[in-house]
Amino acid sequence: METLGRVWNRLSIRRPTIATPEPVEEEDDMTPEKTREVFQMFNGTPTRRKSESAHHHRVVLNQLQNHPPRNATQSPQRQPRLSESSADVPASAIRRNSTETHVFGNRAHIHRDIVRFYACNNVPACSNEDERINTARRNSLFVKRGSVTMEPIKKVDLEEVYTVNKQLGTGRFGFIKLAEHKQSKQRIAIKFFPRPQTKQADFVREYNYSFFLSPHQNIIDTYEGMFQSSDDTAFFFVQEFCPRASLREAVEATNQAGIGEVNTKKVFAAVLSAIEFMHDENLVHRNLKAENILIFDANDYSKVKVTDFGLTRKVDTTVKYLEYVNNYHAAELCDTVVNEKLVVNKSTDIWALGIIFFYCMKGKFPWQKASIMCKPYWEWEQWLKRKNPALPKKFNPFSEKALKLFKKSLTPRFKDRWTAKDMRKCLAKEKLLKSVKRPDEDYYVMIDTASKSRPSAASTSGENQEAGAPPAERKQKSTLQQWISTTLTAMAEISEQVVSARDD
Ligand SMILES: Nc1ncnc2c1ncn2[C@@H]1O[C@H](COP(=O)(O)OP(=O)(O)OP(=O)(O)O)[C@@H](O)[C@H]1O
Repeated sequence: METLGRVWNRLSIRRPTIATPEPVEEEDDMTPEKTREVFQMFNGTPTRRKSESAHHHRVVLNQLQNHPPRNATQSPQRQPRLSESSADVPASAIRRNSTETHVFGNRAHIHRDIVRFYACNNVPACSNEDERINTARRNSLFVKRGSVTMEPIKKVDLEEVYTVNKQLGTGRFGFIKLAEHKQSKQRIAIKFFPRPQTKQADFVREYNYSFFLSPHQNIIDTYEGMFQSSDDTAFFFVQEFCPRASLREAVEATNQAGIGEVNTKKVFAAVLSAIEFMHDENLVHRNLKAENILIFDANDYSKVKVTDFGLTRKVDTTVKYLEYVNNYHAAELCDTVVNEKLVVNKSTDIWALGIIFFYCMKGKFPWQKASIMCKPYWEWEQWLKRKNPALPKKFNPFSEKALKLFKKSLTPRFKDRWTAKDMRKCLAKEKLLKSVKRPDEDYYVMIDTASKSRPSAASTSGENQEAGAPPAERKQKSTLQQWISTTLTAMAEISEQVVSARDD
C-alpha cells in the first residue's frame, strides 16, 4: 500500500508545501483578495523530506560497502533511462514531445509524464537526469502558485483543436465530454463549466486542485492549462479519458448483488490511497461518491481513480452549506440548513467512504438520508447508541471487523471516526463477511441440544417452547418486539423534545 511519503518519493518530486489560506467561502465573488487566496493555496518552498535524506544515506552506505544502491538493481523489470533509449518512453510522452503548441501537453506536462514513467518502472530517484526533471516540474506550476498574478486562461477555438464527441457525464457544475485532440489523435475528456453560471474562482480552484493532485496514481490525470472557449460560453480543462465506467455503473450492473469482497478490497485499496494522500495534504474531497470513482479496466478493478475536485477544500476552511442532501452525506450535514456555515473536516470523507463500502458490498445504499426521520438510518443509530440491541438486518452478513469499520465511519460523533489510514489497514487485513451458514442451522442446533440435554423440561419451559417454535413464528415475534421497543423509544424522544421546546 502506498503512503503519501512513498508516493512523493516514488515520483521523485520534492513535495510542495501548501500554505494555509484564509478561509474561502464558497459563495463569494472573485475579489482580488480571493484571487490571491486561490493561488496562495499552492504557495510554499519545496521541503526536503526525511525519507529523501534517508535514501541518500542508504546510497552512500551501500557504496561504502561496495553494494549498488538497493532500488537501482532490485527490480528485474528495470527500464532503461531516457538517455539510454527513448524508445521506451510512453507513446503519449513522445507524441506530446513532438509539438510545442500542444494545447493540453506543454513542456511541463511532458516532464510530468516522464517523471511518472520512471516512477512506474522503479528507476532510482537520485540521478542528475531526475534532478533535471524535478526542476522542470517545480518550475512549472507549483512554484508559480506563489504568485498573485493569475495564470492566464487561454482562449481556444474548440472546433479547431478538438473533435468533441459524446457527453460522458453531467454534474451540478458542468459536464464532461469525450473528445479527440486533432493533432495527436489522443482521446481525452474535457470538463466544461458553462458561463456565466460558473464563477471564475470556482473554476480556477477546481483546476488547481485537480492538477496538483494528478501525480497520484489513483487520482485522475489533469493536463496543464486552463481554457475558455472562443465564444466565451464555457471555461474548460482537459483530463485523461476513462474508457470504462464509474463505480456507480459497475455496481448497478450487478443488479443489487454488489461487486463482492475481493473487488471491494481492490477498489478501496486505490481509493483510500488517494484519500490518504489528500488528507495528508490537509485537503478534504467533500464529494466522494460512486460516480466520482472511475474504473479503468473491464473486469478486475486493477486501475481505479478518484475524480471531481470541485468541492475540495483545505481542512478548517469555513464554507456555506449549499448542498442538496445525498446518500453519502454524513449525519451532521443532513442536520444542516442551507447557508449555515460549516468548517471543513476530514471526517466527512470518512463517512462517505463507509457508505461507498456498504454500497460496493451490498449493491444498494444503507439509507437515503442520515437523519432520524429516515427509518433505516434511525435503526442504525439506535443500535450504535445501544438503545436497541438488535443490529439492523442489512448489516447481518458483515463480519465483526467490517461492523467495526461501519461503527467507526458511520457514527454521528465525527470525532470518533477513523482516519483513512485506519480504514485502509482494516480493509487490507480483515475478512469482511461472516462465513456462510446453512439457513435455520441455529434452529436445528437449538432443538437438538434442548431435546438431548433436557428432555423433560423441553416440553414445559417457555424458553424451549419458543426455541421449538417454527422459525417464521419466532422471527415474526422478534420483529414485533423490536418494533414496539423502537416506537416507544421514538415516542419518548419526541415527548422530551416537545417538553424542552416548551421550556425554551
Ligand atoms: N475523465 C473522465 N472520463 C470518463 N468519464 C468521466 C471522466 N470524468 C468524469 N466522468 C463522468 O462524468 C460524470 C460527472 O463528472 P464530474 O463528477 O467530474 O462532474 P461534476 O459536474 O463535478 O459532478 P458533481 O455533480 O458530482 O459535482 C462522472 O460521474 C463520470 O461518470
